Amino acid sequence: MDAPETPATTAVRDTGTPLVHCENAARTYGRGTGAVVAVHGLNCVVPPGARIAVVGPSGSGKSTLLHLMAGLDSPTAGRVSHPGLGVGDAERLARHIGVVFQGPSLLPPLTAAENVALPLRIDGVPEDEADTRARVALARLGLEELGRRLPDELSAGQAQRVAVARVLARRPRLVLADEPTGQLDRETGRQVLSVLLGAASELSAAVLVTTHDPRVAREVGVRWYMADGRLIQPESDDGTGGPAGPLRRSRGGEEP
Ligand SMILES: Nc1ncnc2c1ncn2[C@@H]1O[C@H](COP(=O)(O)OP(=O)(O)OP(=O)(O)O)[C@@H](O)[C@H]1O
Repeated sequence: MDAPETPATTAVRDTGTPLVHCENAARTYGRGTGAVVAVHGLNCVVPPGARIAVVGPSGSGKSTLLHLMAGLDSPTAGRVSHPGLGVGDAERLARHIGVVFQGPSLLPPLTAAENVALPLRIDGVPEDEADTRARVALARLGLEELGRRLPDELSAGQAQRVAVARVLARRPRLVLADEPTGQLDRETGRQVLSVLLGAASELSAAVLVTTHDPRVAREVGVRWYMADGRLIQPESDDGTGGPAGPLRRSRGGEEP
């Protein structure tokens, strides 16, 4: 039996400690004959600085896994913990984990800069500092000229980059992106992914992206595969993977 963990009091000292640790984590929706097992007992870790693509067809459980990792949902069996973040409550967890969704979900009456600054203001960051951090985040995403525009004055790709800036302005240690390019054409999606990866790298933030697009997955880095709620990982020999699921796949293997 492992020693009990005390995430609420664990300082972020050991940079090798996983940001996310899934131990036999499962999620079943519904009950009885209508129950759907979206994710079967998964074991995996996300180390600091990792760049992981979770690839799989529609309905394979990618979003469910991402929501469990983000703390937006709870496993119905097993455990998901965040030992490397040193936090024990959802509010503080949200400051360390940024989530990018498929659509940008910007608030229509606020400018791009105000959208980016808003979560900082809610976090209690003083207005001047929040505005400066929003400007820096927008510049990091190549949007310095567009801060005063309203969301409906932005293209889909620009709006998604604002959504990425909004996440990165909080300086998360982990960015979880759920099909972040799913609503964009290929070239725009490639640009958004590229600036997301570049900006996260500048902040030394780990990135985990779900996608059904093998091209997006190759761009991200290490590939994990999901099928029918089960995770198929490469052998863990470089510190970017973790204990593998029931099936193993050699490194560098091509998509199924
Ligand atoms: N709220 C829910 N209630 C019932 N079943 C759900 C719910 N959310 C997801 N599911 C089911 O769980 C399974 C996994 O869904 P999930 O959205 O995690 O897959 P996905 O790989 O992200 O799919 P997509 O690529 O289409 O977003 C699917 O069978 C789905 O129908």
